[in-house]
Amino acid sequence: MNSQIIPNLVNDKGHLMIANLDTLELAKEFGTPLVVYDVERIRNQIRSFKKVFEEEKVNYAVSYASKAFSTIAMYQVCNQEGAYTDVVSAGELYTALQAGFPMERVSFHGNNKSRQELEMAVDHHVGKIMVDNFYEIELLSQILEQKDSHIDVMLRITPGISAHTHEYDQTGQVDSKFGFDLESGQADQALKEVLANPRMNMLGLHAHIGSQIFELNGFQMAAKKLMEVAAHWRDKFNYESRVINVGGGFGIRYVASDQPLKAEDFVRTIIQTIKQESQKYNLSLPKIEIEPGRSIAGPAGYNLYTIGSRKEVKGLKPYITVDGGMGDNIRPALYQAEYEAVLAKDPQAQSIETVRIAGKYCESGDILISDQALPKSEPGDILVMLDTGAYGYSMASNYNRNPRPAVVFCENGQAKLVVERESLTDLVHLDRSYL
Ligand SMILES: Cc1ncc(COP(=O)(O)O)c(C=O)c1O
Ligand SMILES: N[C@@H](CCCC[NH3+])C(=O)O
Repeated sequence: MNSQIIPNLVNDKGHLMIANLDTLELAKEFGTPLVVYDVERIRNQIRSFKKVFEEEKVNYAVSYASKAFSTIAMYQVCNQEGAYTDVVSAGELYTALQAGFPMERVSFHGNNKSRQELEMAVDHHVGKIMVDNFYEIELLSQILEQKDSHIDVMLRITPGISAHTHEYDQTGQVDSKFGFDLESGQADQALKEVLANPRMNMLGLHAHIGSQIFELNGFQMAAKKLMEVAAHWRDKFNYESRVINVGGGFGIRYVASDQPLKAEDFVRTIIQTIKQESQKYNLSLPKIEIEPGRSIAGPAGYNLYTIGSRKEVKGLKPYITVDGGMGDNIRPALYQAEYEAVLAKDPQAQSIETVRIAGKYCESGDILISDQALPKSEPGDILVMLDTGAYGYSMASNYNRNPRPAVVFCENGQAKLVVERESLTDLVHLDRSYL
């Protein structure tokens, strides 16, 4: 039995429930593969983050990193909860706009924002641009000039911290494609350029060290580094940062061996570190911002699949194949990410075997779970993969021309379709005949 499946998540028929809804019924109503969110879990995580800031009595923003899962419904829930959001493309910005998300609470990130993207951000008066490189300063400066406009900016620095996580999920090390380097003086030069530009209003500093991080230490180091740079800028340039943004990256539990701190505990330590450092450097306490993505969306999401074929391999774990795979969740193939799954009809049933859960894509690497204890299963059973809410649907593709799944939001006993399943006609929608 999966350690997360506690008895009150099972109904009187013994079926797994999500937000008090029977997962077998959800699969029947909406089909599989299906992405299901327990909306209350999204709300509760945002509220837990906000509570820490309020207890610590600091000015703050919880800015949902929407790359983890960017849909109209998700921005609407974040907006209802008073969160901010960060976007990294015109597509995410457009989705937030369609959701009616207040633009003043949007930050625009990215290490190669295009002219069109920056123009769109300026036209819609996004809250701030997280400036990443010198090319962007130049581009933004031209756009502001042309549009006779002004905008708030923050500078993203590379703090020189290598977080303990998958190599692809590290972003704060010196050799990173993101942000201004400190040692070589890039960050100082960027500050000079921004301060010299009357159309850019410099708010402060940002750093993000990576994703799915479990150690507190990396976040403490990042917070200290940001405050050290803030003190240096005050001393050298007479500039005081009003906002310090420490990014996201709080690790979540995917499998039993993952033992992360609660995401809000990471945040409390970050706040306390910034408080200490502001005293140490005699800086006034800045507004503190965080950008959690995975910790808000991940544990709230589930992928439902239908089991199909089975293949035995002598002396090895059998393959049990489901009707989805790397097209709706590339994380196992890309990062060797681990997940747990249960059978919807009886998540508490005794396991009888250890299997490999394979996807249906034409890639040997399309294995969703390489080591899953499972009760007896048969074709047609619904398999529920847990904690799939972050970077699953958002990284989905049409590989092998498989349509992307539908997404359903569940809350208060209601299941609402928030993203339709792609149809076969959707798949050829942009194709044009050659002959
Ligand atoms: C700048 C920035 N902020 C926030 C995040 C969100 O990270 P996570 O989903 O791990 O919380 C990311 C992704 O790693 C990011 O690049
Ligand atoms: N897509 C990554 C996280 C990337 C975070 C963005 N910098 C993952 O699934 O782990």
